[in-house]
Amino acid sequence: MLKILTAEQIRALDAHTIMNEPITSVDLMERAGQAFVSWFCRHVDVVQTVGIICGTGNNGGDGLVIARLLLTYNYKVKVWIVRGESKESTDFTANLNRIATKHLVNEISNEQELSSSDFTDCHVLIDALFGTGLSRKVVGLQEAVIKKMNDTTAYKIAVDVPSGLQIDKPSIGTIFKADFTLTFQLPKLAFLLPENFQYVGNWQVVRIGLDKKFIETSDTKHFLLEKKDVKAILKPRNKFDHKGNNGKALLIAGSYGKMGAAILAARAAMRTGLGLLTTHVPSACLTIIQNSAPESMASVDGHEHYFTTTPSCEDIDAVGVGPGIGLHNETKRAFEKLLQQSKKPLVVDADAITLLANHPSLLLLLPPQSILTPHPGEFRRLVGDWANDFDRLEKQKNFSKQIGGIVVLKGAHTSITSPNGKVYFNSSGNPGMATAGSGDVLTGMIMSLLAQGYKPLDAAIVGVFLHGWAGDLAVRKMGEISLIASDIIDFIPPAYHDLR
Ligand SMILES: NC(=O)C1=CN([C@@H]2O[C@H](COP(=O)(O)OP(=O)(O)OC[C@H]3O[C@@H](n4cnc5c(N)ncnc54)[C@H](O)[C@@H]3O)[C@@H](O)[C@H]2O)[C@@H](O)CC1
Ligand SMILES: [K+]
Repeated sequence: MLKILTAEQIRALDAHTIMNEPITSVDLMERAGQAFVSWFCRHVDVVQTVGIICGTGNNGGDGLVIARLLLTYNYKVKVWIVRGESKESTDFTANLNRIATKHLVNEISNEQELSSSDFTDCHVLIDALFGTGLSRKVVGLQEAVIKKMNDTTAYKIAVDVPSGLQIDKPSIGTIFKADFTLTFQLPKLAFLLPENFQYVGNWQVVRIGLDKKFIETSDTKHFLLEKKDVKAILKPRNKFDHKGNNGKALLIAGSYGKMGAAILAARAAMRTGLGLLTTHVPSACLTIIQNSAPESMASVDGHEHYFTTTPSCEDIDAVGVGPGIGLHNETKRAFEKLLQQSKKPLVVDADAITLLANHPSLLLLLPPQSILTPHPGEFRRLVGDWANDFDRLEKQKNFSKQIGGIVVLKGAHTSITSPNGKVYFNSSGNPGMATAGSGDVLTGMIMSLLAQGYKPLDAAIVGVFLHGWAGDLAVRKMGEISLIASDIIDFIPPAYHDLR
C-alpha cells in the first residue's frame, strides 16, 4: 500500500532523508533527475527536440539536472529559466553552474522575453516551473508562461507535479496541462481525483530513495492499493473445503426488462469463488435466471415483474441487493423489511442506493459495516452536490462515518472509505470498464467475497482491485471500445491466477 502524504510531509521527508541517509540535497536532486531521465530515455526518441521550462526553486533545479543529463544522451535540449520574485534555491544555482553549454539556457524575466521565446519547435516540453513548493495561485509572468506552454502542440511532461497544481487541496488559477506526470517516490492525492486528470494526464511514480522508515511512520489516512496488498489478503482454499463453507449468498437483483443486472452479478459472484448462491427474482423472470446463471438457485418473488416479497436471510452469509430492482413503492417496502431483518453487513448497490437516498430514514436501518457501491450520480443523490473533488472525498469520509459502513465510490481510482476515516484508492482498471453492467459485476464480486468470510473492508478492497485487474486483462484482448461487462467476468479466473 503506498502512502499518500501532504506537501508538508513530503518536505519533511526530503529533509529527513538528507539528514539521515545521509546525502547532500544536491545529490538527492541528482538522483531525482537521473530517475526522471532513465524513464524519459525509455519513452522518448532521441531525435526529439526537448524544451525544459525551469523555475528557480528545486523543481527548476530538477529541470536543470534533467537538461544536463539529456544532453549527454544526445537529445537536442533547450532550457528556459523563468525568473520571478523568488530567489534561486541553493541547489538550483549549483546545477545552473554545472551546465557547460550555457548558450542553450534562455532567460524569461518579463513579458517581452516571454513573447520572443519560441517553444513551438519543441516536440516535447518538460515542465519544471513549480513542484510541491507551490504555495499560492500562479499569476503574472509565471501564469503567462504556463498558458504559453499549454498552447503548444508538444507532448507535455511534468516533473513531479504539473505547475500550478496543489497536491493536497483544491487548486485555483492556471495549471500546466501535462500529458504525463512523472512524480517522485509517492503518489499525490490530487492525482487520484477526476477533476485533475486534465492537468496530470497519465502518471507514474519513480522512486528516488527517500527514507522508508520515515514513510512508514508518517501518519496518513490516504493509501493507494497495490497488487501485493491484495495478494496478502487473499485466502487460500482448503483441501477439505466444500460448497457449504465457501459462503452462501443471497442476491436480490433484476426486474422485468432489467434481468441483465441480476445475471451479471450472479455470474460474477460464482466466478469469484462463492459456494452457494440464491438469486431472488420476480416470478416472470425465473426462466431467464435459471437459463443464464444455472449455478445459482432461484428464489421467486410474489410479483411477476419486480421485488416485493423479502426472502429469508437465515443461514445466509451475505446479501447483495439493488442492481436492476427498480424504485416501486412495494420494492421500497420489501427493501425496508430486508434491512430490518438483516443482522449482517449487506452489499447495497444501484436502485437500492437510490431508495436509500429517496428515503433517508432507511439509512438508520443499515447493518454496521454494510458496503455501499455508488457511482458518482448515486453518491450525489445520497449526499448532495460537492464544490470540488476534495470536497467530494470529505463527503465520502463523513458519509462512511455517518452510516458506520464502507463506501465504494466508483470511477477511475475508485475510492473506498471506512468509518475510521481511512481512504483506499484503487490502482487497477481502465476506461474500457465504463460500460453497462460493470457495476453489477462488482456488486456480485464483493458480495461473493463477503460471503466467503472476508471482513467487509477486505471484501471491498479485494473486490474492487480484482474487478479492475480482470478489466485490465480483458482490455488487452477486447480493446477499450469493445469491452463489455461479461468480458470482466470471463477474466476473473486469470486475474485470480495473477494474484495468487
Ligand atoms: N527538497 C528536496 O530535497 C528535493 C526536492 N525535489 C524537487 O523540489 C520540488 C520542490 O521544490 P521547492 O520546495 O524548492 O519548491 P518549487 O520548486 O515547487 O517552488 C519554488 C518556489 O516558488 C515559490 N512559489 C510558490 N508558489 C508560487 C507561486 N504561485 N508563484 C510564484 N512563486 C511561488 C516558493 O517560494 C517556492 O519555494 C519538488 O517538487 C521536486 O521537484 C527533488 O529534487 C527531490 C529532492
Ligand atoms: K513541475
